[in-house]
Amino acid sequence: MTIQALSFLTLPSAQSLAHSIERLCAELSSRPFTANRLQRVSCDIPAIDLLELLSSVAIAERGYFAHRNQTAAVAGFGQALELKIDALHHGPSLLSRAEMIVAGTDAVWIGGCSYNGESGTGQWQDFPAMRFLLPLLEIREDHDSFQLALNLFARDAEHWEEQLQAITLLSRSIAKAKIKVTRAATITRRHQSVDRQQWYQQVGEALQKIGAGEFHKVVLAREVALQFSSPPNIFQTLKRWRQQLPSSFAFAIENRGKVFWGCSPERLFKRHGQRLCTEAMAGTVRRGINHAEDFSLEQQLKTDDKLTREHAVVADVICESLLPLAESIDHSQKPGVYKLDRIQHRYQSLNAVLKTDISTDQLYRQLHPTPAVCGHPRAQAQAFISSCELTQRGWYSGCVGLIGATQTEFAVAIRSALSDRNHLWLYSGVGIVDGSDADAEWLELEAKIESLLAALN
Ligand SMILES: C=C(O[C@@H]1C=C(C(=O)O)C=C[C@H]1O)C(=O)O
Repeated sequence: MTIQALSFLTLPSAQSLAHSIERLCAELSSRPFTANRLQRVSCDIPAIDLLELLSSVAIAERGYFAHRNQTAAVAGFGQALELKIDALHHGPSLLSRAEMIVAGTDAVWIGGCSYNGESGTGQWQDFPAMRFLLPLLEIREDHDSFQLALNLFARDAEHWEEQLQAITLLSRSIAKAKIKVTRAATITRRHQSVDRQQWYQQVGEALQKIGAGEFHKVVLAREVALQFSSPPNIFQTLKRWRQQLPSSFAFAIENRGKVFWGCSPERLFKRHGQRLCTEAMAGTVRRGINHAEDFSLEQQLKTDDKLTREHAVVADVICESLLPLAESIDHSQKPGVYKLDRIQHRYQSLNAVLKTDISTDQLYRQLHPTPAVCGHPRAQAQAFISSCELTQRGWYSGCVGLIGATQTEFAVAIRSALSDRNHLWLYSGVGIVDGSDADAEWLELEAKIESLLAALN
């Protein structure tokens, strides 16, 4: 699909939002300037469609993260402050720094991290190992209430004025925001990083190494590159995709004109003080064409030896990784089934109480990448992935999320795509364990990508 704007409809509440921004901006301007400290003002606003707003206001870097519960989401515009590192080993405490900057406020950072802890090249150029933005303008949806907040974080008086000016420009653009009504068009080119023959070879090699005891599980991914005759409207597509996948996180992170976005069902972790919620999601079957078939596939997910082993590796390794960090771990919840539009996963929620001195950076490094996106043992699986995958993962299978003073939540950045004007790169991966069948895994790769293709159409 390409986006050709046919007509424009007024975005309800945009005018009123612009007035609220002006009012808060005047309040900030009247405050004395303070260097390198967050200044934040907020107020309640009428309901607004966040994804339509993001789609119609393209003058600043945009960010979006919606929780899995469908009741809470955050949209960010512009940047009050950016924190980033080019390689994970260069900046081990970025997450703690981010938490400190927003301490005592309810501001949140929106951003994410790459899969391998390194910066990207090629289409992933400008996507560093880790990057979080404190937006200049933040709109938060929580159940039926909406809140607008402005954040300023300036090095000096001149920078303070620049930030106020940027907010004024945003407010003018929002006042004129219109819903784009678009028409679908065709994909002009499709190229996949791995064809079926190469896939057989990759899976064959992985199974050989599993047989030789080099590793127990490895996750292999594939990229599909699409070209359109004009740039797809990412935020409207994400809105449709989110409707298809109501129990998934939805996210979009803009970075120098490119947008990394997706609808991931999987949580890396949610941390609230010492309380930690994480999960093992692995083992996949398709959805049935009717209730009876769906139920029978669900039973397969619950009992099949290969699928339960594939899941158990993930659950066991997550619990082991948490051992040195946790006062207690609760894995008593029995594995269940997580249903999506085309597939269903084996799923188990895992909760822990962290020791008091554990930083979010420590937690992140201990958990990511889990065997759900990498394999086990981690080092051997990672080495195999980098020697055999014919694509750069970039932020796919990294993480995306929100960092707040008291709560941080990251989704595993799967079911995702990178867009750059009329180019789109889609990613999907599958876990390979003893007993995996290359054809079945190929179909699973396709099913994961088809979900996004359906939203594009
Ligand atoms: C790696 C991906 O998904 C992971 C792999 C799964 C599997 O192989 O069964 C299931 C859920 C995810 O943890 C992906 O969708 O790209």
